[in-house]
Formats: sequence, structure tokens, C-alpha cells
Amino acid sequence: MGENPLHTLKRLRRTTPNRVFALLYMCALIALFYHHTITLLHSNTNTILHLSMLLSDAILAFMWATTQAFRYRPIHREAHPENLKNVVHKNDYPALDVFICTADPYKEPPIGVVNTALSVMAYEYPTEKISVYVSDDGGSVLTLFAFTEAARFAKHWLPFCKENMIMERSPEAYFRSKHSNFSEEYRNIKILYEDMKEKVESVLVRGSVGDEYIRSEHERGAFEKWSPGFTRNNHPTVIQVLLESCKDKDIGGHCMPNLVYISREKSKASPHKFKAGALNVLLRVSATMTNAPVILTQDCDMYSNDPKTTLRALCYFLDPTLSPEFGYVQFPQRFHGINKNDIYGSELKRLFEINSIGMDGLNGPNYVGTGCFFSRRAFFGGPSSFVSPEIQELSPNNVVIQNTGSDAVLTMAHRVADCNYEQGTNWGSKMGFRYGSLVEDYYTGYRLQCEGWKSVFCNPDRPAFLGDVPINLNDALSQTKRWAIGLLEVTFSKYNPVTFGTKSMGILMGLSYAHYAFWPAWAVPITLYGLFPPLALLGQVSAFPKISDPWFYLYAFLFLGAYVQDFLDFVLEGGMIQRWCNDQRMWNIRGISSYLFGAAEFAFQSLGISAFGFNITNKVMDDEQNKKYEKGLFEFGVSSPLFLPMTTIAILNLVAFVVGLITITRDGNFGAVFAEMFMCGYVMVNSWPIYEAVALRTDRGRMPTTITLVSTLLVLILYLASSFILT
Ligand SMILES: O=c1ccn([C@@H]2O[C@H](COP(=O)(O)OP(=O)(O)O[C@H]3O[C@H](CO)[C@@H](O)[C@H](O)[C@H]3O)[C@@H](O)[C@H]2O)c(=O)[nH]1
Ligand SMILES: [Mn+2]
Repeated sequence: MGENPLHTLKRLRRTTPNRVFALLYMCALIALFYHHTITLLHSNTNTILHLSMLLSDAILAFMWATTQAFRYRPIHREAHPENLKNVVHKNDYPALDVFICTADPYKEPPIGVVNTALSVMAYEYPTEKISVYVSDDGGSVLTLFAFTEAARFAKHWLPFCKENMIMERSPEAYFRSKHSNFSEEYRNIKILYEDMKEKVESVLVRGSVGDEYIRSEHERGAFEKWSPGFTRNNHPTVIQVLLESCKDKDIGGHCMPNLVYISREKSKASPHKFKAGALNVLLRVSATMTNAPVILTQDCDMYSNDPKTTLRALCYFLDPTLSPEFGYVQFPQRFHGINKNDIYGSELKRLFEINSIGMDGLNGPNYVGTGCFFSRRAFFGGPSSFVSPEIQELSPNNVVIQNTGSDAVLTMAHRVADCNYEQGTNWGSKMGFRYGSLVEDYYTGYRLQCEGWKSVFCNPDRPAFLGDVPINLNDALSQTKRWAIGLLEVTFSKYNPVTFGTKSMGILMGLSYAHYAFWPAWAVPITLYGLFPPLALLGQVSAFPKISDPWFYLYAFLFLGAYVQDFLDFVLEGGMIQRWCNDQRMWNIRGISSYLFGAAEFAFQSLGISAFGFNITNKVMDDEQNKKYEKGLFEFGVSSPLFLPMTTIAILNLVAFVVGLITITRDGNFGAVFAEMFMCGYVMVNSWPIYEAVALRTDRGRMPTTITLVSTLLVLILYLASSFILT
């Protein structure tokens, strides 16, 4: 294989400068803590201020240390699917089971889920080897209806894509990108699609499947499973084989892939474990039907943007030289419809790309919930410590001999989808996707890697998958708030990455996972840096060294060093400068909203005061909001408590800055307050959309008056309180 490798990798040139800089920065940090110590020892005033700054800097320094793991050995990989033919014949490609999760037809419109399914069904891959399993946690007949329609449409769509070598195999994306081809074939397929879409959407609006849409007794039988007592939280299992490989043919007479709809049994009496629970049901049901050795997990909005993606993944699966510990290939989450400057930092480039290439040079990237090809074996214990499932049929090496739709298979499939099936088994603890965190993706990948599995990051230029992003601030922040809660669940478990992770995987991998586990800790320095410099200005005390003090330059170096390096990381990975500016703004905003509230909710839950769930991110496009998003305007609009701290801090810093300016013009000692003024200025620049929303806008997306009023009150309270602390 030497001449025609399946994949290659190269180490990035920035590695050595990164390491040198890390040493330099570490020395600066030691000096900083020395300075903190002497300040605390030598002054007997403003102890709370100094301790707050010390705590903030300690957390920032710890987070800095964790990022060094990502910068230690970043690599770029490239897959060469054109060389696959030298290694294996098409007929010997492994079978592929695709898992698509959806959970609410009103937040995740079924037509979108259908598009995702169609895009993978149409992969450039032997069709009879593909099986698509759709998990519907919404337990909705509307979603099943959409999929019965999709099964029919697929018989036209798959041959159309393959004959015309189409790249966008999600019909919605295809018709969006190509609206000027007027061949008859194009027109026909478009009519079929529009027709399906209209039916699916009108059924959704009506909330039930009308008689006129039911085409056979078989279909009627399926829809009648929604008997009167059927609710999304309490219903029996529904499994519907909509297409059966090779029994069903497309219009050209070729095989269709398997397409199976599953809504697992739900009962109020047993916890369903959200997405991890759904994925484990899919693991088991698919085991009874096809038991493919390769599994692809997909969120319902993440459609395939490149039909050759599975072949890229195969380059790693079929390489005998990769260690036997190879567990999964992760493609980054990438998105469509992000506005030009990415105002909400939705690209999450650091999370999905920059940190991933760093981990790729170690044991491999973390799992991000979607766009990931797993070896089925990875869900059953470590590479050399197989954990056998409770029944032989679920074992990763079991060969299924009966047909997907046969009675025996269906009986078994129903059995393993029961809500009580997992009682007394290893599912969720030692087997399958792991329970115990709202970020089941992060947690599962982490546990697999602790068991010894390695992974690979695959980031082709053309995005392999594209998904939706939240288009209003509240949705965007609620999503990261859920992540923060999920991460804290891991941090405060016995699997904390600093202890358990470093022990199982070594210091660098442990630090990589610790970086995420401690994300919510950013709330502390970001909040304190938002409060103390302006309060110090107002109280005429100093939080930082004066400009004439040599220590000032240490602060300047630490601030600029971190910022410039962050900027370079972003831009060298192909990021746009404007997007970086918004990315760092959103980092600040998340710190004082998502992370702060996530930590608070986690604390309440731990004390038994409240319980949290998985709030699904909205994927419905509101036209008015979308227009504003396209223009790059922040959408506030709702009186969300998430907006309170950021508005308070924005107002406080503005007031302090103005007061600071007045004192400077009066007394003329600019150098004494430069650092505090600079921090206020920095907060103000990042708060620009907030000022706009509070004072300048009149549209529905402006800051609700209650938020502004409460925030102003909070500023007053903070100011009064600070006069007791700062002396
Ligand atoms: O009880 C549930 C809740 C969610 N989902 C599905 O999980 C997916 C992700 O949900 P979404 O609301 O889109 O959350 P995001 O925050 O956008 O998702 C990210 O974060 C999640 C963990 O919080 C991961 O599961 C996802 O893969 C990752 O993309 C969707 O397909 C949902 O249908 C379920 O199947 N069952
Ligand atoms: Mn999502």
C-alpha cells in the first residue's frame, strides 16, 4: 500500500513555535501569581477585590494549561478514497447502519428529517449495504407519515442522484442551489418533491393524517397504532420497516436501502435517558435487523453534503496498519445558513475544528454527536476487554440471517426496544452510549477513549455534513447552557477528566477532555472581570498595576499573548477575521449567560431543588427573525433571564468608563487608570449589540424594557454593595 496510501497526515508547522510560546507564557504566569501573592501580602485593603482577581486568573491559567494539549501536536489528515480499489472490492465493503434521531415534529420539522435521511440513503455506496434507522422520540404519527412518503419519493430520488452525479443529495439543498436547470427530468423530480413536501407540511399543520393521504391497508394499520391513549411520553413501541433492501426496488429496478422507523416504548415510570437512550435502542434494534459493523450517527438536521463521505471513512476502517484500537472517525459539525460575520459564533470553529486537529495528533478527537462513523465493536467494552451483551443476537459479531421485515426479527426488535429492557444490564454504563450527562456525545466519546479506543478526525474541504444553527440569541445561549449542565455532570462525577481521564489516557488527553469539562468555569473570570474593573474605577481604587509600574507590562503581555494566539489559531485554520471578532464576543457573552446559568441550574439540581431535561434546539425558520439574522442584527426580543447579567455588565462598564473619562480630564492621571479603562473599553466594544438593543432599536428584537430596568437596578445595587467592599 506504500505507493497508494488510503490516508496521509502531516504535522503542522506551528507546533514548535507553539511549544516555545507555551514555555514563555508559563513563565509569565508564574510571575503573575508571584505578583498576586505579594499584592495580597502587602496590602490590607481591598482584599475581596484582590482575591477575586486571583481566583479569576487562576481559572484562566488553568484553562490556558488545558489548551496546551490541543496545541501540542496538531495534525492535518487527508483520506484518499481513490485508492480504495487497490485494497478491497466494492462487494466486500462493510455494511453501514445509519442512525438518525429526531424528537419533536414541531421543533424539528419532519420534512427536514426526511431530507437528512434521503441524503444518506443516496450515498455513493453499495445500496444494499445501507440501512437507515430513524428514531422518533417525539412518538409522532406525523413523522411516520413523512417517512412513508419519503420511502416512495426515494425510489425516484436515488436513481436521479446517481445518474446525474449530484453532490447535494438532500433534495431541499439541491433545489436551493440549483434552480435554473430545466430538463424534463429535473422538472419531474422537482414536482414530485414539492408534492411530497406539501403533503407532509399540510399534515403537520392539521396535526393528523387525513384519510385522503392513506394509500393502503398496510399504511392504515401503521397509523392506527396511534390509538387514543397514545402520547409522546407514554406509548408502546412502533417499528415500521418502510423499505426493505432488495425486496423494494427503485424505478430503475435497482435495490433500495433499508429504511426503518422506530419510536421506542415510553412510559412515565421509566427514565428514557434522552438521546443516549434513543441511540442505545437503535444499536439494539439495528443489531436484530442488520448488525452492520459500521455505524453512522446523525442529528436530524445534519444532511450529507458529499455522497462520497462513507468512502472517506472507509479509508480508515479498512486500513490494517491503523491500530486495532481504532474506534471511530469524526467529521466536524459544519453548518449552512450562517450569516456573513457569524454574529452568534455558531461556527464553533474552536470546538469542532481547531481543538479536534489538536486531539487528532494525540489519541484522536472527541465525539460530537453527529457525523461520526463508529465501529460497532467499540460499544462493547475496550479493544481488549470485550463486554458481552446479555443476549447473543446483540453481539457485534452476530450474523443476521433472517429478513429485516420477517416476524421473528420484528418480535425480537420490539423486545429490545422496550423501556424496561435495560434494567439490570450494562447498557449505558459499560455498553453502548453512556448515561449520566446531557452531553451524551462528549461523555460517550470520552469513556470510549478511556477504555482505550482511538479515533481519527476527517475534515475534507467540502463539508461532509451541514446542519442548522440557532438564529436567535436565546436559542443559541440555551443550547450552550444545556451543554454546560451536561459538562458539569461529568466534572462532578467520578469520571472527572483531570483525575480519571489523565490516569486512563495520559496527561495530554486528560487535559483535552478537562478543557471541556471546565468550560462552565469560565463564567467566574468573565463575570468578575466584567464587574471589578468598572467598580474599581467608580470606587477610585485600582484593580491592576499603573502604567508606570513594570508589572503592568506583564498584564499586557498575558492579555495580548492569549488573544493573538487565539486569533492565529482561528485564522490559520481558515477562519475569517470578522468571525473571530464575533467568536470572542460570544465567548464573553456565553460566560455571563450560558455558563453562569448552567452552573446555577446544575447546583439547584444537585441540591434536589429542580430537575433539568434536554431542551431541543429549534430548527424552524421564522421568516422575520431570519431576515434580521441575515442582516447581522442580534435578536433579543424575549425577557430571558439569560440577558440580565450581560445587560447589567454592559451598563455598568459604560457608566464607569464615562466617570473614568471625567476623572482623567479633571485630574489628568491617565496612567493610573489605564488598565481599568482598557478593560471597560473592551467590555463595551463587545457589548455594542446590547447597547444598540437597549437604546437604539425599535423592532421586536430589541431588549425588552423589563430587562433594561432590572439591569439598571442591579447596577445600582452592585455599586452600593461595592462601596462596602472597596476601601
Ligand atoms: O430526548 C431526545 C433529545 C434529543 N434528541 C435528538 O438529539 C439531536 C440533537 O439535539 P439538538 O436539539 O439539535 O441539540 P444540539 O445542542 O444542537 O446538539 C448537539 O449537542 C447534543 C448534546 O447536547 C448532541 O446530542 C448533538 O449530537 C450535538 O449536535 C436531535 O437530532 C434530537 O432529535 C433525541 O433523539 N432525543
Ligand atoms: Mn442541533
